[in-house]
Amino acid sequence: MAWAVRSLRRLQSAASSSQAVRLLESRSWIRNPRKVDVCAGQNFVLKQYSSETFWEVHGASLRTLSTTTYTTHEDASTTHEVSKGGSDDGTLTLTSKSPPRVVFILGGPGSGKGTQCQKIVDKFGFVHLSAGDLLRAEIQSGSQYGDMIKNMIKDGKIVPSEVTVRLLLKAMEDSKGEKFLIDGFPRNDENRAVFERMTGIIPEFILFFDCPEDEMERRVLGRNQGRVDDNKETMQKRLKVFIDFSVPVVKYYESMGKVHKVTATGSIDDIHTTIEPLFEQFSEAHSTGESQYATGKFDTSPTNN
Ligand SMILES: Nc1ncnc2c1ncn2[C@@H]1O[C@H](COP(=O)(O)OP(=O)(O)O)[C@@H](O)[C@H]1O
Ligand SMILES: O=c1ccn([C@@H]2O[C@H](COP(=O)(O)OP(=O)(O)O)[C@@H](O)[C@H]2O)c(=O)[nH]1
Repeated sequence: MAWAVRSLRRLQSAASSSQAVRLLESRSWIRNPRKVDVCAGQNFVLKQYSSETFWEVHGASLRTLSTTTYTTHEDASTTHEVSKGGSDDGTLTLTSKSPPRVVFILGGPGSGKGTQCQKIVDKFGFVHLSAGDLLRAEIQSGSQYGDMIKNMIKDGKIVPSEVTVRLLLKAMEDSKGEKFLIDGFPRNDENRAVFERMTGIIPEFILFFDCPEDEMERRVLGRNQGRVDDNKETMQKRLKVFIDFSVPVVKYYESMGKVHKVTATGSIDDIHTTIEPLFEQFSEAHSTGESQYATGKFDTSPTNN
């Protein structure tokens, strides 16, 4: 934790001298709140390198003076200028929520991802987020992206990453959950990279449902949920997209030793029995506070503005 102490000292000296601090790499989660004493009327600049981080700024009488967004390097960054109002000195506390834990559920169309997620949710209290369901809800909401998403789903194509990741992040925030099953995402390498860049989250592990194509097709064509993509023609396209783009994502995580491959052809209950121990282990590790999280760098330094 040496870096944290160093950062805090810098934050304090910045607060007392140049009246401003800059937060770097703030897309990473911070585990512990930082506190810094402030003098009345002091201004702070809190710089966020992603619009999707979960910063919270607390402090007696803190007022947001302005929020501006601009681009530095490839990242959108947001500056919040806050000032402590009133005449009393006080404490500025920077906190972030504790990082959520994420398990990606991957597998071809009809491999049983949603079915198994439901059983895990019932038993282990995860929040289940199906990327496909979120996209379908976005179409229903009358969003500006509705037609584009609908056409892409009908054609079995992968919706642009920014759209899907924003929906996932919003759902994560809205749910207030702490552990998530993200089902049917990431579907290609860009999905994976954008999610990591926007959240700083590395998944705990990946559950991959391995299912023969003819079985997946049989299940999808028998699913009967009125989906525009559950037909023979779109299914062929989805299978090709799965092999060309999604399987490489599984391989990527395999190279990191994060994939648990499950044969998806048994009965629903048998498959659940196979995967249950993974979530039992996860729950035990979680209760003792262990995590495979990669938290990124967090630093603070004085700024002249
Ligand atoms: N192990 C299984 N054996 C037979 N049918 C299954 C099995 N798992 C799921 N199904 C059925 O197959 C269809 C597709 O399952 P679903 O969970 O929606 O797949 P995915 O989310 O991977 O697209 C559903 O109708 C579901 O009831
Ligand atoms: O991250 C995602 C998830 C889904 N989709 C689109 O939504 C469709 C349906 O996905 P879903 O996961 O609901 O279906 P499944 O593959 O489980 O049958 C996909 O074919 C894609 O067109 C997407 O573009 N990005």
